[in-house]
Amino acid sequence: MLGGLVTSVMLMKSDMPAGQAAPDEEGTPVSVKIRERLTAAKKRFNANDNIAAFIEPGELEKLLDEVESKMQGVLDSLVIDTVGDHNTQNTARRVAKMYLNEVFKGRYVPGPSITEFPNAEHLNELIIVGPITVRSACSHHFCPVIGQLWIGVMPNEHTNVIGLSKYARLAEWIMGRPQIQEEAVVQLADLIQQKTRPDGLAIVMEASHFCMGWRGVKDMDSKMINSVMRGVFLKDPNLRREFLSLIPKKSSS
Ligand SMILES: Nc1nc2c(ncn2[C@@H]2O[C@H](COP(=O)(O)OP(=O)(O)OP(=O)(O)O)[C@@H](O)[C@H]2O)c(=O)[nH]1
Repeated sequence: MLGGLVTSVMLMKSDMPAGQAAPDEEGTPVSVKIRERLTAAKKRFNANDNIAAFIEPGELEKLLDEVESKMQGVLDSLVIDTVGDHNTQNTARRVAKMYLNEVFKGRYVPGPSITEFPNAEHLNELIIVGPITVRSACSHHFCPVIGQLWIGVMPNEHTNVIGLSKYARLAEWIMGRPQIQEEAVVQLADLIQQKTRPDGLAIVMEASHFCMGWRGVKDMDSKMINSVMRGVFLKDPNLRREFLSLIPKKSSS
């Protein structure tokens, strides 16, 4: 199966039929090589997994060429004249760049570097960060998911203190993948927990799903709100209430 693919793509890029993967010098599409590494390491590569560790230097550029070429095939199959129509001449390249370098970047690049400071003053008061703007896309239709989230951290003396901006950077990295909201908040909670090791962690996310507004059921107003409560936020209803009461009223903003 693979052999057939390899021999059929030994062409110059300009000679390639639309929609065919851009091969490397040995004729193997770079996505195939990356997938083989992931499979050999028994690593999952779901839409919302980060695969940066399996991409070698220079391969992201090759992946861009490959996605462009496949995207051109999609445009051809949609019967869009990308030669005569001046608006779509570079659309395949633009979409490839948008996926790999922008909206799904959180799959392909390593996580942001986070400076951790010791909790020298033994702070143990509630910290709330938010609203952090969420930009993602649903795994089902690749339609935008736009919203906000709030993070509550109850530190203890062993908790590492991280810079305020880093919560937004971590959120951007997690949300920059095709996601479903329920899994996105759990991934973010796991990451913040691992970075800060707090006594408690709370996340509330509210988002509009364009797959419900732009298409499908065409409901423009409904939003999804979900939360993750861990540690003391789970055990202490007063703390949970305090956190929820300090979050500005959602949806009205
Ligand atoms: N649970 C959950 N569902 C989501 C999320 N984002 C989108 N969805 C839903 O995923 C579902 C995909 O359903 P399918 O029935 O496979 O797709 P479809 O036939 O296009 O469905 P419709 O959207 O109802 O037209 C839809 O109901 C979406 O509203 C999310 O973050 N969480």
